[in-house]
Amino acid sequence: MIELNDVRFSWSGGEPLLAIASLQVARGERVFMHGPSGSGKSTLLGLLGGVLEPQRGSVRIDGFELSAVKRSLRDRFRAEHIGFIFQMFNLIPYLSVLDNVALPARFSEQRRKRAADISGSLYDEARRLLAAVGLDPTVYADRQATQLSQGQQQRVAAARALFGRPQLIIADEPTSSLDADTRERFITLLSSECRASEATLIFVSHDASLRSQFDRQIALADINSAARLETAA
Ligand SMILES: Nc1ncnc2c1ncn2[C@@H]1O[C@H](COP(=O)(O)OP(=O)(O)OP(=O)(O)O)[C@@H](O)[C@H]1O
Repeated sequence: MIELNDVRFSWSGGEPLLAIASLQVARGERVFMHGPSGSGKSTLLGLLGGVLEPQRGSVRIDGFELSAVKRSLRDRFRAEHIGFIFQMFNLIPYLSVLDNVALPARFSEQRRKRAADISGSLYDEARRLLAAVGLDPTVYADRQATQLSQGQQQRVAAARALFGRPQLIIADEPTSSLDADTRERFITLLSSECRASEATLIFVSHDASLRSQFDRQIALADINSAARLETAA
């Protein structure tokens, strides 16, 4: 599902941040990725999601060469195939909670169809996902996203990422604002949704207690030789 070859990335004018000779993640695999703050985890997720472009190398998602196409095509590909839970949630403040969850339907025909197939209608699927992340739709569906607490907004962002069952879910610290109980339910939901659609999950977190719930752990330092080059220099 994910194949990186000889990828190099640095922020403009800076030292190389990422140098990844090879990374492969299978379809349906659930990966826990960790590393110290500032080591480049979010940057790597940006490359996987086509938000960022490497200066060198190849980023291939489900056979599609993301790194070889222009930004508009990468954006289109992301909308169709990737559910992204950003660290800062990125909810649309003037839309209701329900419209935020169903937002992928506006940009992706495939996700719109799949969501309707699962629950009968787009809003029924958005309500199902809200309930699944522990937000009662009869209470929260019509509220504005910004009227929710940080933890509640994080769960809305997760429901949106799962909407229409994309093939790849990328989650950047998705449990940082959740209490222990909600965190457990959240991981269970992510796993069951991924299994239902054979989706691949890349989950970045500092919370080591979650590691055992994933198929594989990756320490960024083990795949990133830029960090070793910098230490050696
Ligand atoms: N938009 C940007 N422009 C320039 N430099 C950036 C930008 N975003 C991140 N960086 C730099 O890239 C490095 C890695 O940042 P990144 O956010 O990828 O790390 P991280 O491992 O996800 O950290 P954390 O665990 O704290 O979220 C940092 O030195 C950061 O300052």
